Amino acid sequence: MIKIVVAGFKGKMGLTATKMVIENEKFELVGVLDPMATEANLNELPEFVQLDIPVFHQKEELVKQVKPDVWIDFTIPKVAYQHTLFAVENGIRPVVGTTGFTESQVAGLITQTKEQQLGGLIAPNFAIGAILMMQFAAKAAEYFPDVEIMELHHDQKLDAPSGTAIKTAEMIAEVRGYHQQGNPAEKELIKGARGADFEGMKIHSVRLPGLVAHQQVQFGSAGEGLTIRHDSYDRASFMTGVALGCEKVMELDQLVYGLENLL
Ligand SMILES: NC(=O)c1ccc[n+]([C@@H]2O[C@H](COP(=O)([O-])OP(=O)(O)OC[C@H]3O[C@@H](n4cnc5c(N)ncnc54)[C@H](O)[C@@H]3O)[C@@H](O)[C@H]2O)c1
Ligand SMILES: O=C(O)C1=N[C@H](C(=O)O)CCC1
Repeated sequence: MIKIVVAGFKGKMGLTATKMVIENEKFELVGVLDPMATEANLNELPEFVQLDIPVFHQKEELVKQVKPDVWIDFTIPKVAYQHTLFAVENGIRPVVGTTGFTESQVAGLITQTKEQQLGGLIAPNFAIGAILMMQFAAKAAEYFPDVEIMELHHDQKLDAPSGTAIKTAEMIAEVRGYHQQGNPAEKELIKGARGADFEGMKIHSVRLPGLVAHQQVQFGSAGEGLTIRHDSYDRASFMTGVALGCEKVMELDQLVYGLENLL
């Protein structure tokens, strides 16, 4: 059995991941972490009365009391890097869905895990359909260099653009490099009207109640257009990927960035 802790278990994704770990016979939930939690044990919550799982409020307290193999992280961008580093330093394989990592943070964690020969995963999106959307978009960019990315999320999201949009833009940029788009003389009459810029491609972030996680990658060329879209209507869409990540990191000897590396 793979021993797992879930950081951010009181959040939308953390709670979904906690239930997935409990229900998966290959996994054993050995603890959960959230400084906002008022409980000392998961069984204080009505849906988990039959369980006996300690709730930790500090990560230092967690590693003193339990020895997990895997650290699932769905917290907030401000703490995710510190958490991942902490997990690695304590020999715990991170499976991180929290977004907001910088390129240099990811690079540093890859170097460190290589030195320790410790598996790990940072995946901006765990939905299999989202991975395909990003891969199809990278393929399309070979023929359609003009592209704009529209990501749409629920209105509680802290970071913009989304981790998925940044990863998509990175994958497209790998194929086509920098490419100036639109009219070089265009002027924004309202600041931000053209969105964020990544290597010449624009990224637009929509935040509305009712949404979960959605992204449209729209290509245009002479007389034709191509739109690739993915929709997560429910957070269950991410759980196949999280479970796969928890199993695969046990075999890896370094951290990888993106679930596509494990498919
Ligand atoms: N990779 C994916 O597939 C995927 C999918 C959905 C969301 N996300 C990302 O996951 C993150 C969480 O999303 P959410 O919708 O669940 O957010 P949320 O706000 O519902 O939950 C975040 C939780 O983190 C907790 N938290 C804050 N500081 C903490 C700390 N120091 N230690 C432990 N827990 C702490 C909060 O109390 C809260 O319960 C975001 O960065 C989001 O972008 C990724
Ligand atoms: O709900 C969120 O927040 C999500 N964030 C990820 C991102 O930033 O790409 C992906 C899915 C949902």
